[in-house]
Amino acid sequence: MTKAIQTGPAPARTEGTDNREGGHGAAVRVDGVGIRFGSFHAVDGITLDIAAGEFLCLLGPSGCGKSTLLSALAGFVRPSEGVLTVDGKPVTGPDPDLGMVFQSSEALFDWLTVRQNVAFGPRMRGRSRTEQHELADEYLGLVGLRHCADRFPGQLSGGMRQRVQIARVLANQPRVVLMDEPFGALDAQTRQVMQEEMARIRQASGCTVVFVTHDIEEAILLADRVAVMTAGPAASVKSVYPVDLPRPRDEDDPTALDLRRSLRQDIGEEVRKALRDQGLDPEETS
Ligand SMILES: Nc1ncnc2c1ncn2[C@@H]1O[C@H](COP(=O)(O)OP(=O)(O)OP(=O)(O)O)[C@@H](O)[C@H]1O
Repeated sequence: MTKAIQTGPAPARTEGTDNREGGHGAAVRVDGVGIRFGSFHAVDGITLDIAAGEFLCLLGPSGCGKSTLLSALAGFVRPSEGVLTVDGKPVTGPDPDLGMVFQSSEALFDWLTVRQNVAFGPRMRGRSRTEQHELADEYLGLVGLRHCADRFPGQLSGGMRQRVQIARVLANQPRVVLMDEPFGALDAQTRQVMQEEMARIRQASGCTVVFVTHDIEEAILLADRVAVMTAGPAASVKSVYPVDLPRPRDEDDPTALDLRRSLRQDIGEEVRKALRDQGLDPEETS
């Protein structure tokens, strides 16, 4: 079985696994982070080092605190304990260096064209009209949607809208992209295409990516490392697995099969624990 490694510094990236072209990402450190909502202790003692340009997937049972941790990284939620840093600088609130992609593409502005949506961040940051236009075209090109620049979001499919959302975040040229189940609402075929596209987009942008998913296959396809969280409350990081597979990834590679088994077992244990904590005996209910 694939062995989990500790949550400390990411291992040095070898030539075989580092496919970045951009080299634009920042290192992220999560150091002893705990988050409480009133008396409810959502996550506790989370420590993770994410290397510049790394793609880290967060997996865990439903409700364990994946989105909460991501929101803290984005500066939307302040940790009750511990500290989060990006290239050594504490995260104290939302920052253009930190881009967030949500599951729902409702985050787009329906009254603006696709190009205006993507140019929105550069416009807010005072970039000239020409720069706004160039950046929008560059990132729409990256997600394969330059031909849709003059349409409105309502005229696009769900997968296309999600690509626009990714382009809009990347047009801010963030150093860290935080993605909260970005393909969770898509149908299976579109989801597969988007996962393949994501691997390419990430390679071209060079950003550090922290990607929340429920989907073990998605994590194996995309991640450099996969962190598994325990069931909440007071969830922490249970284990971290390196994904030592060349890209593009082959889901039938024996290493992938082995990793899938280890992840299923780890997450299965946590889901059963969560069910027991809710008074549901998984042995009885199965
Ligand atoms: N603003 C809040 N106030 C109170 N409790 C909250 C708040 N946000 C999240 N929680 C609680 O914190 C826990 C973690 O929630 P979170 O959404 O982070 O889990 P998750 O792992 O992302 O879940 P899922 O996989 O189902 O999306 C849950 O018990 C949730 O009810």
